Amino acid sequence: MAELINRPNIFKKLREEIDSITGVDRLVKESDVQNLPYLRALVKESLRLHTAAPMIPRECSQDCKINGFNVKSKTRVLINAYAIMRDPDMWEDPDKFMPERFLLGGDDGHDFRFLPFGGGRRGCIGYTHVYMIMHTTMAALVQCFDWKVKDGEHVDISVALGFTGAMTPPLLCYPTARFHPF
Ligand code: HEM
Repeated sequence: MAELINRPNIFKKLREEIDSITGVDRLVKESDVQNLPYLRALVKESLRLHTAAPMIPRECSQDCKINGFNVKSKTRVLINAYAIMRDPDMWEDPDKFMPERFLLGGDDGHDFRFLPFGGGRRGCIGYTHVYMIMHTTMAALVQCFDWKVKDGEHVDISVALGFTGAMTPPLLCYPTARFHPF
């Protein structure tokens, strides 16, 4: 929501996509999501830049070599998913919020550069549920309300210290109803 409040053009584009599918007299629903590619791309871009789990822990099951370093069996390692998802060698304009980058498909996690849910055998088992909730919630918030922040037009999106990737100042924003589906 913070990215959308800061970027009225992207907000408008998403709302236009939703309106084009739902029309003006019904609430967006889960079965619409398959016809909302920009919404799906936007949710992925949010998860890339604002991952809830920036560090993923692992324990080496055997001696191995990582980037030339010898790592002993049973060593605990932290995978910096935050850094991988902002790595300029892997992403064009990595710090830019650009949902379009996901419109071409791919990035289903198998290439290990898009890691909001980790990956491999211990990857998050809840991710399809998360996508379902995020798609429908985000779509409804954009379809039904205009959003404003209290002081000025811009939200500070800097990440706080800690293991959850939360925003430094929590987001405080105000909705104005634009559409009453009930
Ligand atoms: C935005 C929400 C969520 C995020 C960002 C998230 C992220 C993650 C991450 C990064 C991991 C570690 C993956 C790895 O080690 O490679 C994980 C593991 C896990 N997640 Fe989620 N998760 C979310 C929601 C959920 C939900 C809703 C469920 C259950 C319904 C769930 C169930 C699990 C379980 C069981 C594991 C451990 C898997 C294992 O160790 O084999 N998660 N999640």
